[in-house]
Amino acid sequence: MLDLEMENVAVRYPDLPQPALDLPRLLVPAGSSLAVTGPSGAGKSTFINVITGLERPSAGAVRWKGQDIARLSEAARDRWRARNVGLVMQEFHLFPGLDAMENVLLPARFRHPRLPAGFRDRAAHLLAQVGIGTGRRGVETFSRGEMQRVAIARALLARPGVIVADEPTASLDGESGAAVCALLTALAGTEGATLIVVTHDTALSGRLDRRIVLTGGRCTGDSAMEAA
Ligand SMILES: Nc1ncnc2c1ncn2[C@@H]1O[C@H](COP(=O)(O)OP(=O)(O)OP(=O)(O)O)[C@@H](O)[C@H]1O
Repeated sequence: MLDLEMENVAVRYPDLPQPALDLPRLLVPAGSSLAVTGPSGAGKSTFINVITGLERPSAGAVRWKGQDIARLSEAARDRWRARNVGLVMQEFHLFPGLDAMENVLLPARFRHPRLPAGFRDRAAHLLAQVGIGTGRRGVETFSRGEMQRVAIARALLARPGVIVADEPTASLDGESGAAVCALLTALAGTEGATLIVVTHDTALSGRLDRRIVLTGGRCTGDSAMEAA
């Protein structure tokens, strides 16, 4: 389980008069869930890039369980991300021609020349939890909702302490989107992972513990403050 503490985080770009992200303080307790919303250009992708170590902020600290990933080199951030973050994106990035099981195992195969014992069982367990069979059918024949469920199982394989999802229901119809919402929150709960989701989907954000709104890089709304 990982808690997040952001302190005086700013991301500035040379051509941008104001910071793309400007967060004096944000605490996300381990095992809790946070929805991030806001209009286009508000800084949501920048926020995801910074908390997953894809991008280093211009200033400030991004501490996960006390470790400031903003101080790590790019290679160290990549290693940290591979160990700790399960990423679920709007596009599923599945490998056509491979079945669901092989897609779930693929990132682990890149990391481990020989697949560690237990990975196959864990993949089968996760696929069962997301309601996908372990047949040989290539994922390119799956519906979009099924593809996203495979992507969720893949994100969870390495038991990440945090699941970060970027618009995970954006390209799904209402019913598939609702199923994916339910799965993400249920699995984060059973796995004890912190869940951070960028979403415009009010059905999804409504299921999470807390909602913040970004506008012009700043936090302009926070359900935790409204409740206090
Ligand atoms: N590499 C960059 N160089 C200059 N400006 C950038 C760069 N990346 C992002 N920005 C700017 O930073 C601001 C925040 O961008 P960001 O992509 O985080 O917004 P967003 O909320 O994810 O938007 P959307 O919902 O449209 O994806 C925008 O004004 C964007 O143009």
